[in-house]
Amino acid sequence: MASEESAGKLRLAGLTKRFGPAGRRLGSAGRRFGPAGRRSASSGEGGVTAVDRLDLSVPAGSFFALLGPSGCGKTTTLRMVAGLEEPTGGRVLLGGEDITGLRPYRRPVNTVFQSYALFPHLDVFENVAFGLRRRGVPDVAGQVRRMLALVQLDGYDRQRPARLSGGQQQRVALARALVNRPRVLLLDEPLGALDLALRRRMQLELKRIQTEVGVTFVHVTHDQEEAMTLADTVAVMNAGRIEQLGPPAELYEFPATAFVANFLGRSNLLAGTVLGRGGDDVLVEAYGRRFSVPADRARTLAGAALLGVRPEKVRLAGTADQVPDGHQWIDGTVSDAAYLGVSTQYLVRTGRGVELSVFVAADGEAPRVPVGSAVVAHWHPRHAFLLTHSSTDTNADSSVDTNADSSVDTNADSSADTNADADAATGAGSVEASRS
Ligand SMILES: Nc1ncnc2c1ncn2[C@@H]1O[C@H](COP(=O)(O)OP(=O)(O)OP(=O)(O)O)[C@@H](O)[C@H]1O
Repeated sequence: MASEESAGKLRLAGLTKRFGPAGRRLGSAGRRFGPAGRRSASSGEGGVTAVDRLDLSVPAGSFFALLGPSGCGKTTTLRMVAGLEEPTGGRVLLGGEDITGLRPYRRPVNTVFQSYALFPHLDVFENVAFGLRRRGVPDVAGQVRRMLALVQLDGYDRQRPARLSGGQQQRVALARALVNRPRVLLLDEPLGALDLALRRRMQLELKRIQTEVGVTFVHVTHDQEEAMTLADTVAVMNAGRIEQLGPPAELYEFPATAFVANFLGRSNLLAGTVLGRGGDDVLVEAYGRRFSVPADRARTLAGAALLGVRPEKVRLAGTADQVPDGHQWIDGTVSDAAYLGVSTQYLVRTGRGVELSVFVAADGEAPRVPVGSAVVAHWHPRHAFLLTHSSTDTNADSSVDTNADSSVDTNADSSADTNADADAATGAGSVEASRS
């Protein structure tokens, strides 16, 4: 039996989901948990591997975010934890107990969906009370009121969901899920339907609520800012696998792959070749120039590599002799300048065919650099990082924003899953331009 502290520890061990051609489900025991396939898989006659041998541990009481682009397998992972999707392989363990074979309503897990999945004919109070009443729990009124206070909806008890705003409906969905005291709360793009301002407000609310209740939260999103705002630990998923997992700052400062470097913010990635060690540094040749990276910021010590530097860590100077000691540089011409209020974003095309992104913070000091100006882009080596250059990296030599707001599936089938078992319901661094 798990102790109180570890009861909410979630572990996924080799969790795998393959969908057969045309949405046919490939369950290990041929059983179907969820509704029929809703999307068409695209990869080959063997169908699609939506989740590929996922191994991860979520500490009890932590806020964990699964972050990745549309179609990378986030929702499928969540659905396997909830019991709404049967894994093709691997196990789900909660507090050390194997729950892989348990029906959804037997799992101490609740889910909050983007679509809220509230009962339209019940008022706020009854929506929250639903799971408690089904289980014959005493003091329903007291528990519901405490939950409504937690989500700051006191006084809304007798309102119908249709009369509430999106943010308020999502608070009801949260209260309805949390009132069941789940050991893990799964959140599938819960803020996806809200406008940006409300979404940012609700992110802070979610964080406060999680801290107050201390329940393990597993939050699925494709919004990097949301994941970084909320989570203690972020797992970046790509094509069914975890690319990197760790605290948000660690992922941002020292990404493990080109995908992470460009999914979490943007990075300039210069393709080069490692020359070897030079003291505490690793030396790299790229575009006929030599660069160095501190060895503890290098993920490879030989072969083809990508030298990375974030756009806000790059500064602009007019000439090479204005570059501070210890900085490394590459010269070029400003090919584009976009004024964004908090910063100006420049593109610098170098003579060697590389285009660098440079973000200059709008501190009122730095003069704007006109398009066409000759500049020297420079950075301190401690702000660079070095990655293995694999054949699948497509983002080298450019700063690509892969974080475009992709459209999110609104879980059309999720309310059915939920309501069938109502218990389941429920800095930029300062950068200066020294040339105008
Ligand atoms: N029922 C299904 N039948 C067949 N293929 C499916 C099914 N559900 C998901 N897939 C496929 O599995 C892959 C992962 O889908 P999943 O919904 O888990 O991704 P996601 O990261 O949550 O994406 P999104 O953010 O768009 O919801 C996709 O290629 C998808 O088309």
